[in-house]
Amino acid sequence: MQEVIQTQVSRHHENILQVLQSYYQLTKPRIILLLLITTSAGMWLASKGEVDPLLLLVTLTGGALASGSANTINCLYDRDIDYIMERTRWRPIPSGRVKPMDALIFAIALAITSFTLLTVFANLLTACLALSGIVFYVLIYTHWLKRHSVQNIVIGGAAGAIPPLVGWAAVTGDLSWSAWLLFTIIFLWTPPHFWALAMMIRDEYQEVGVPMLPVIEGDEVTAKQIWIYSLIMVPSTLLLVYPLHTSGFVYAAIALILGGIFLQKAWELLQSPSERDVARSLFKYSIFYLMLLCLAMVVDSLPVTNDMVMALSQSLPLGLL
Ligand code: HEM
Ligand SMILES: CC(C)=CCC/C(C)=C/CC/C(C)=C/COP(=O)(O)OP(=O)(O)O
Repeated sequence: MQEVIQTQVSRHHENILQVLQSYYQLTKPRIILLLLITTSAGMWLASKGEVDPLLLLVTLTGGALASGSANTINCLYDRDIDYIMERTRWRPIPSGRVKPMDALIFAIALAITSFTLLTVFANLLTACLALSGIVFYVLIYTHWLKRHSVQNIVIGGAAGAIPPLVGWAAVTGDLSWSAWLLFTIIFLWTPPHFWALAMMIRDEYQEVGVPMLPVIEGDEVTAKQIWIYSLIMVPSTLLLVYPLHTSGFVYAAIALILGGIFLQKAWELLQSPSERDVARSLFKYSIFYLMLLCLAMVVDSLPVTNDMVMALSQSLPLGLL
């Protein structure tokens, strides 16, 4: 008897765990992680390397809840095509693990919690920016553009560029040129990031009628567009150093190296647009790139880095640094 009860209790726990896992998957957690890294970069730059830990915690939590809400509504809206595509068939809604209505309630709850948290513990601008991220991603990208325009992710990508603005606004209560530059960098990064992936899975998008660039214009045009965006993005990352003077030597060196590798991969793709492996390599690198670029911004902004660069420059005869 006791054994039967124990088995039932452990099954019950397993079920709860599976339900929680399904809701967690709806939020697309791995994408949220990178969005939060860009938010953190905004916060560190805005506070010149001295972030209030409590504000960091609140802002990242609010940002994660907002992104989770946006991603959940995207999963809900796209459940028809997600069911057809191999890559997305096992997501919680198409596979029947979460009911559409429950997902909607979950997304609304996340959005309300995020807005409240950010308004109370950060400021209204921060809360409104996060909310505008959800609205833009859901209405402009998912509803309006994704299935209707070949420029879907260029314009829609603006939603993904909002998180650093959220971070900046949480610290200063307003937005500066540097904040808008962070927005621009991610805006320019998105087409190479996404089109490289879309080149790998073009057939799946074609099957469900989503007009991604490689489907409509083919690999050569897409590789050329990726090259152009990369060529504008990499130099734009250096504007943080000059003329904005928000970041310094350490960031400049890292941004140059990382940017050089980005351009090399985009160039390789331009040379062999139909090579899936080259596209895959650029896609994977794009994620690594943005992560490290943001990390470089954070490290560069720390007072200890500043002290080290100063000490080093004084010990060099020409004062090169
Ligand atoms: C409109 C803009 C964007 C589009 C259309 C897009 C599209 C995608 C797609 C389709 C995937 C594959 C996901 C999967 O296999 O389930 C992906 C992966 C990823 N994206 Fe994006 N993305 C966009 C912007 C962003 C932004 C702004 C970020 C973060 C700053 C980001 C971070 C990531 C990460 C980290 C992954 C890898 C996730 C994993 O490991 O499963 N993306 N993206
Ligand atoms: C401030 C704030 C809340 C911003 C929200 C920004 C946000 C959630 C960006 C996500 C970008 C993304 C993963 C797009 C993929 O969508 P897709 O539908 O093309 O991907 P799929 O085919 O994998 O579903």
